[in-house]
Amino acid sequence: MTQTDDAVRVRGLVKRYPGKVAVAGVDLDIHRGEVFALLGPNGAGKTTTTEVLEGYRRADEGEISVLGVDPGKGDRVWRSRLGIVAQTSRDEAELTVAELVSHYAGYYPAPRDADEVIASVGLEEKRRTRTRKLSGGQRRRLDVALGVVGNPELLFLDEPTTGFDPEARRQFWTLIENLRTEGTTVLLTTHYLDEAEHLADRVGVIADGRMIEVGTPETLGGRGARTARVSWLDADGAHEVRTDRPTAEVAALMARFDGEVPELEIRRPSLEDIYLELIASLEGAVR
Ligand SMILES: Nc1ncnc2c1ncn2[C@@H]1O[C@H](COP(=O)(O)OP(=O)(O)OP(=O)(O)O)[C@@H](O)[C@H]1O
Repeated sequence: MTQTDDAVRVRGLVKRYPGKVAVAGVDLDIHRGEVFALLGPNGAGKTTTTEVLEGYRRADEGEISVLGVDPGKGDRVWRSRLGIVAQTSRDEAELTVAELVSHYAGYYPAPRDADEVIASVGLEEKRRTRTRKLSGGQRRRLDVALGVVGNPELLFLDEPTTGFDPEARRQFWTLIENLRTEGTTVLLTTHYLDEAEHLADRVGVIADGRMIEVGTPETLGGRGARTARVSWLDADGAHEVRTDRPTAEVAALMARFDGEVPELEIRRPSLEDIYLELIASLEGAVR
């Protein structure tokens, strides 16, 4: 395989389960230092792809390099360079949060400070709590702490914020932004489009085991070129126009209303709008 600077390089990944092709020839490059979000409907093949990259499942076909190594042949040193937050939690119910994070730190050659990691996921007050007594969202925060305590070069996050309250999600975003600033590469799967939009340098949409499109959150599905919608209210009711020149439209409205325009809004399609359109167009094509 050719050497690349990319943290992940995948060509033609195929993974079959009995009676099911879960991943049907995926190509994927993740550059060093970027946050890449994998999006797609339930059952699209995101977790399977991630698990192959982690060395947890074997590919049936394809060329795969993760930090320069074929995951099927990764050794302990290679694994210590990865951080993994899987979809399901591990179960060490009798240890406290602090004990478990310190215990995990011990597996890695250059771990982060356990207390700092606990603080970064907002679990300081639960340091002495046994993990079986944590709420679902707190347990998920602990999973994230266990994934980052080893100071990984490449971090896999499979639906990391499921069950988080809004404040915890923001705190998690800050944690990921800080990791990114430090140069950590991140592969994130999520169903929260706002999360992908906020965190990801690039997103990939996977459906039915195939990579449908890869782009930045700003340009996916031609998003950058989409027209804006300007809406307002007057005595006749609500109005909306689609335009490529929303500033001119607003200027005209200001002149017409002689100042403040009632209920003025300018909207462009969100990443979620674009994503749903992409998925719907695929479903239309299958029918
Ligand atoms: N161990 C398994 N044995 C058989 N089929 C499996 C297994 N794991 C996953 N599959 C099937 O492979 C397909 C891809 O599953 P995968 O978990 O990779 O999807 P996903 O995109 O991560 O979905 P979700 O968003 O629901 O987590 C699905 O159709 C699923 O039913």
